[in-house]
Amino acid sequence: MLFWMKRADTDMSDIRVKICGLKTQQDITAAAEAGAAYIGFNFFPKSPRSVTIQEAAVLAAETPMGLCKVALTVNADNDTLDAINAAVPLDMLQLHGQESPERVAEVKARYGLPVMKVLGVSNAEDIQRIEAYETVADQILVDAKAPKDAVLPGGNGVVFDWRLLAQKKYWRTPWMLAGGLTPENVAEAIRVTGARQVDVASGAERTPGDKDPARIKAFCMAAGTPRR
Ligand SMILES: O=C(O)c1ccccc1N[C@@H]1O[C@H](COP(=O)(O)O)[C@@H](O)[C@H]1O
Repeated sequence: MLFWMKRADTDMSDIRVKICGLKTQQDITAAAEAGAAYIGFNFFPKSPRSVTIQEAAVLAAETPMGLCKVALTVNADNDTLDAINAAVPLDMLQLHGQESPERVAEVKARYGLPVMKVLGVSNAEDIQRIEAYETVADQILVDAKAPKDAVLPGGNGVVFDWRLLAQKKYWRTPWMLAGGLTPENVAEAIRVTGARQVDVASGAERTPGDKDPARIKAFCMAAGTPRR
């Protein structure tokens, strides 16, 4: 069995960044120039970052080679996923709802794409819940749990106690850290958690849904992304 161990001496020279909720060609150019490894298209209609399938198809077609194009969905049914996959050339599916391990396996088999399962964390039991997904998902995205009254299950700019991740010594699958990350706190988040991959949505914006190229660049620099 292969385990991903935490590294105490986190080397920030090869951190991989995901910029999530991109809506324009300018956003994609900014992410590519800043050295992001992943970009996320958000298909959750209630989000200020959401794009239609047609918009995402155009954006994906114009995305530079080498950037991993991720589709973010929330408890999407097969019809919705079929429509997205038929129109948008994707590299990965991000499941940001209450999808069970069985549903993760089903989605992975149906589309033949790597699946990143998101798990919300606010306490120690949430960390233990991750294990059930490690053998079915290709990646785990650890996000802050949404506040009770939140409209969105993610993208709320909420930070969780990064020290909770200290109890998880071994990972069976690659993982990424999210939840309220910003250019100002991402270096500390990496130091505390040992994350090798980080994801940002609201922290790289001027206002909800309006990405700021300067903040995208500052985030990637602070995370230690290799320059392109
Ligand atoms: O960004 C959204 O609007 C969103 C909506 C529904 C589900 C997930 C969403 N975003 C994801 O949540 C993380 C954390 O966001 P933030 O950085 O705290 O704003 C983000 O990276 C997206 O993957």
